Amino acid sequence: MGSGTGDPSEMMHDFLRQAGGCAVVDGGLATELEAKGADLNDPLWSAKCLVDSPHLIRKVHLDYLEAGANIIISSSYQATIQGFEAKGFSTAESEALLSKSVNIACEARDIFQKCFSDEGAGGSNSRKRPILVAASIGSYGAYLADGSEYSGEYGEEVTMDFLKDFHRRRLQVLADSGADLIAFETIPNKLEAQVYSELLNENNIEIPAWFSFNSKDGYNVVSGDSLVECASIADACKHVVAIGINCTPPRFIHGLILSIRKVSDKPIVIYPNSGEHYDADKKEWMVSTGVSDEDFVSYVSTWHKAGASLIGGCCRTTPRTIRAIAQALNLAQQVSPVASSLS
Ligand SMILES: C[S+](C)CC[C@H](N)C(=O)O
Ligand SMILES: N[C@@H](CCS)C(=O)O
Ligand SMILES: [Zn+2]
Repeated sequence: MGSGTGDPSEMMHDFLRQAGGCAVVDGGLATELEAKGADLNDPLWSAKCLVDSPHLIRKVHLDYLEAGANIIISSSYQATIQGFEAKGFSTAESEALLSKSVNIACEARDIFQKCFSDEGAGGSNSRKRPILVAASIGSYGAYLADGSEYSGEYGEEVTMDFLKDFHRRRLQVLADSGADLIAFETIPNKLEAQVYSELLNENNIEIPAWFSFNSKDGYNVVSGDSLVECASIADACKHVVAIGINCTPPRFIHGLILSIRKVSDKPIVIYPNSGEHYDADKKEWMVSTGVSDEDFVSYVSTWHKAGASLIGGCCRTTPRTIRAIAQALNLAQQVSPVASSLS
């Protein structure tokens, strides 16, 4: 799917139409890399695998495609030029590692389309399943590697200009990498949403983007800033083709979708985590504090009816979760062929 110079929102509407009204986003990447044996206890977190085990990243993308995903998100969530330079890479090498994250995802899509496109959870639909590669941009808090993307508290010295300088070149490299869209993920505060919006405008980024926030109370984003205000910033940015929530417990999602709908008609993207608790000090998930795959999937039709048209999972969700979501959406689409959020 090319970027083109047309109206960015057209691209997303066309894609959703081709997908049958609703699309499946992939599941947790970092946590699935860990499940496959990767040690992510490192400031680069999942981006460490770009350096030492790219084959694992490709395998996780392929597993999500086989499970029925229409959108796979690259391994650049915690890949930053600053983070790579701190490990001794040159600027050019760091930029190449960013592009590599998108190349691996594109490669996985090519392999899948050549070898497996008749299979997968989508049944006969999977033969013509449209697949997008989204280049992930995690927040400044993700780069800090201390769980700050779950607090959004950066301190007063972290100003708008500071954050713009932090993200500018990374955004440009990922926008030029061959990805279909940019996924700004786990956005913890209003300031960073404003920064992304201004960077998209100032740098005339040609591929579309989505803004996805996270919440720990079901009303506000994690910093305490109003979700409605954050979603309004995304709504006002012409480059943004979908607005949503990720890495947030499933029980909060329904109310958050309704809040976004109050201020935007753009497609809504939802990819909650498993609901388990993350201990940022120990860098560990508290297992068994979340919901089962079955419970997660029981929410899917409610989210779809409330207006979400892109649905997947974030941390600690797995290909099993995504397969079940694909099946649930397939059923929902048989009942209602055109998603209610497509206007
Ligand atoms: C979404 S949280 C689990 C991300 C983890 C964090 N950025 C880290 O580096 O450990
Ligand atoms: N796309 C990232 C988001 C982390 S919150 C991942 O799945 O690892
Ligand atoms: Zn997550």
